[in-house]
Amino acid sequence: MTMHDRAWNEEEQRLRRVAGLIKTRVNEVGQLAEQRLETAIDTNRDFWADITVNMNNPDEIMETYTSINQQSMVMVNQERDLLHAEDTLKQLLRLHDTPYFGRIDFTESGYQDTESIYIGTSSFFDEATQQYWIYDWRAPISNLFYDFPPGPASYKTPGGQIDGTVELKRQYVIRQGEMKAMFDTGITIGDEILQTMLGQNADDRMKSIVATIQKEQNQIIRDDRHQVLIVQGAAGSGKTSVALQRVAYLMYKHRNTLNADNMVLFSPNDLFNSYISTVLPELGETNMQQTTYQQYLQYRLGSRYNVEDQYTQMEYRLTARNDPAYAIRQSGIQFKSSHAFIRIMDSYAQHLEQADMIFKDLRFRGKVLISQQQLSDYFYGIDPSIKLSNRVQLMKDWLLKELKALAKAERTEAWVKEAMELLDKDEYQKAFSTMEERNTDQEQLFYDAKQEAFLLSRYVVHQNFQPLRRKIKKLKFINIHALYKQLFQEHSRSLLESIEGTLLPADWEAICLQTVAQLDNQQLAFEDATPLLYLNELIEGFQSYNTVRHVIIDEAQDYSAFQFTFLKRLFPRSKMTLLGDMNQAIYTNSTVTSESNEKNNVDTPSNPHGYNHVIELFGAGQTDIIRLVRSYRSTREIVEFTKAMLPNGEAIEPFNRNGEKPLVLRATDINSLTASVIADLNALQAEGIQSIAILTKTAEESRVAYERLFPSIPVALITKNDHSFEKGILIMPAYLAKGLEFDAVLLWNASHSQYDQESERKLFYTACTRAMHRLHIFYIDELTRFILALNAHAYNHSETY
Ligand SMILES: Nc1ncnc2c1ncn2[C@@H]1O[C@H](COP(=O)(O)OP(=O)(O)OP(=O)(O)O)[C@@H](O)[C@H]1O
Repeated sequence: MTMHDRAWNEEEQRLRRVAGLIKTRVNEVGQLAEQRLETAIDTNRDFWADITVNMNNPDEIMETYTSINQQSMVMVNQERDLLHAEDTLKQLLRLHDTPYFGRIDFTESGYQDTESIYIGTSSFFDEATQQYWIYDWRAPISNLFYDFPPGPASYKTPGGQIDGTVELKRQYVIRQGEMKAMFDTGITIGDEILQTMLGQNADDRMKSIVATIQKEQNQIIRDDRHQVLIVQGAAGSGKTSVALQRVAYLMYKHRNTLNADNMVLFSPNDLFNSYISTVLPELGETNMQQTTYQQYLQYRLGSRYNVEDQYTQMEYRLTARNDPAYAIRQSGIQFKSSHAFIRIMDSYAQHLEQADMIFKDLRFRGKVLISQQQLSDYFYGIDPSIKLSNRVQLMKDWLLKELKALAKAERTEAWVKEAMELLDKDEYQKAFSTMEERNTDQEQLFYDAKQEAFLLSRYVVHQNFQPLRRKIKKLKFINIHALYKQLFQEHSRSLLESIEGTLLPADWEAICLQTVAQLDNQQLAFEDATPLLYLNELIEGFQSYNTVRHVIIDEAQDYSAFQFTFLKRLFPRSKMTLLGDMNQAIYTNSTVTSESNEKNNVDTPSNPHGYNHVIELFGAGQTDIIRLVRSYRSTREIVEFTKAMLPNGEAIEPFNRNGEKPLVLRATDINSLTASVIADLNALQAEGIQSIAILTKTAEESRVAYERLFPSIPVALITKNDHSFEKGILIMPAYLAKGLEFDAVLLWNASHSQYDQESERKLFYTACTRAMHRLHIFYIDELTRFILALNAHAYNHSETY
C-alpha cells in the first residue's frame, strides 16, 4: 500500500465517521423541527382558547390586551425557534453532502501536538466527542488554509496572533458524501481542483468559490480595516465572486451587529441580480439586499419624469453618431458627471439661500391660494442663517397653518354647498363618523340643521383640501424642475462662471439649449437624473439609509464622480466595497472613460486606477485599493488575445488553462455571416457546449440577428427588460452581458464599420472577455482595427466556417 493509499483510506474512514455524526445530528434536529412545527400549529389553532376576552371595563380591556400580547409573543418565539431548527437542518444536510473541502495540519509554536483542521462551509461541533470536526471557512484559523503554503504561518484571533507551522495542506473533492479526489497542495490552493472547476461548463447561475479562494482574493474577502475598499480587477479575476464571499464573511464575523438587511449590493442590471442570487444561499446565508442604481432613480423620480436609463443613453451613443446634437450630448454627459458639476450644484444651493428660489403657486379650484411671490417673500423673510433644508421645513409648517385658515374661509363658498348636497349616503356616513371621532360631545352632534350644515361644510372642505395638504407635506410647493432648468438658462451663466475653479465647456450654450428642450418635454436624461436629485436633496434635506452598514458596488467603474458623491450621502453610515475594471468602463459618464479629459479620472501611470475622486471623497486614510491581475474565467488563449486589445498593455495574467485560439471568421455579406453563425452554433452544440451567447453591439442589431437566426435554430433574445435567463443560445447587446460569462461567445459583427471608434474599444473588450472556453468572431469584409492590430498568431483566421 502506497502512502497515498494509506492516507486515502484514513481520510475515507474519517469522512464516514463525520458523515455518521452529521447524520445523527440531522435526525435529532429533524425531530426537533417536527416537534416545533407541531407545537407552533397547536398554538396557532388554540390561540383564542388560551385567551379570556373581557371588555366590560378598562381594567378588563387592559387584561385582555395583555393576554393577547403575551400569546402573540409565544407564537413569535415558537416560529423563530422553528425557523432556527429548519435552518440548522438545511445546513446539516448541506454538510452531509460535502462536509469539507480542505485541511491543514498546524503545530502552534511551543507545542508538540499537531492539530488537523478540516474546513467546510460551516462548522460542526460534536457534543459527545467535544470536538470540532469541521471549521467554518470564515473562522480565524481557516485563514491559514487560504494564506499559507506548508511552512511557517500565523493567524489572528481576537486574543492576538498565533504563530506556528503548517505541516500539511490538503484539498478534497467530496460529492454526495463520497470522496472523489484528494490533493496535497503547495503554494497556492491546488491548481488541479481549480483547473477542474474552471474547465466546467458555464451555468445560468454563478457558483460559490469557497473551496478555491486564492490568497489575493482572500485578502479582499477579509479586509475589515478600511471604510472604503476599492478593487481594480481584470476581467474574470473574480471580483463579483469575491464580493459575494466577502458579504458572507462579514455577516459571519459581525453576526451580532450585521445582517442581510444591513447590506446592499448595487449591480449592473436585473439579469445580473438573478445570475448571482444563489451564491449566498448556497453558503447557507441570506441574500443581502440587491438593487440597481436605475431602480433607485426610478423610485425617486419615476412618478414625475420619464427617466432615461443608462442603456438608452448607451444606445444613443452607439447609434446616433450622425445626429447633429451628438457631440453636444456627449460633452454634456461628461460635464454633468464630473466633479466640477457637483461643485456647481453645491454653490448653486448656497446661492439659492440668498435669491432665485422658485416656488409653485398653491392653487385650489383654479384660483391661486398662495402665490409664488408670497412663498418667495416668506422664504426670504426667514432668518438667512438658517440652512436651506431647515428653512423649507419651517415653510412647510407655516403653509399648513395658512391652509387651515384658508380652509375656514372656503366653507362659505357656493361650491361647498353644492358639494354638500351631492354627498351620497356613504360619504354622508363617512362625514358623520369622521365628525363623531372629532366630537366627544355626542349629543351636540347634528344638534340642529345649522349645526349639521356647519359640520358638513367643514368636512367637505377638509376632504377637498386633502391633496393640497399632502402636496405641502411632500414639499411639492418647491419647483425643483424649474430650479434645475434655471441652471441652464442664460441668466445663470455669470453665476456659474463666478464659481471658483469652474471652467464651463466650450459648447456650454448648446448643452444648455439641449437640456432645457429635454426638460420641457418632461424627459429626464440619465445624465441629468442624479444632479437633479442631488439638487432636490440639497434643498429638501438628504434622504438617507442609516441602517445600511455596508454597500457593495459591482462594476464600479461605470459610476460617475457625481453618482459616488450621491451614494455617499445616501448611505452615510456605511462602509463601501467598490469592485471595478477600468478596461470595462463602457459608459460616457464612467469613472474612467477613454474620452474623459478630466484630469482626475484619466488612467495614467501616476493615477493607475482612475479612482482618485473616490479617494478624495472618502479620504486617503479611509481608502485602500487592491488590484487583481489574475484572470480565471477564460482560457489562456482568450486572455492573451483580449489583453492585447488594451492600449496600455495591462498586466493581466491568465490562469493556467489552455484551449483553442479565438477564431475570426470573414463573411462576404450578412447572409453568409448568418449562415456561418448557424453552422458554428450547430457545431458547438454538437460538441455539448450548452451556454452560448451571441453578442451584438446594439439592441437593434440583436433584434436583427434574432430575426435571422431563429427560423433555423432555437435562440432567445435578451433585452434590458429581462430579469433572468436560462442555458441555451442567447442573443443580447454586449453591454447587457456585463458581469456574465458563457462557455462560448460569438461576436455577431466585428467589422471595421461596427467597431471603429476608440470609445468602442472597451465595449468590444468587455464582449470578448465574457467567453470561458470559446471565442468566435464574425465580420463582413473588413475586420475591426482592435483585432487587426493584434499579432496574427493570437487567433485563427478563416474565410468561411
Ligand atoms: N478562486 C476561484 N476559484 C474558482 N473559480 C474562480 C475563482 N475566482 C474566480 N473564479 C471564476 O472565474 C470566473 C470569473 O469570476 P467573476 O465573474 O467573479 O469575475 P469578475 O472579475 O467579476 O469578472 P468581470 O469583471 O469580467 O465581469 C467565474 O466563473 C468564477 O467562478
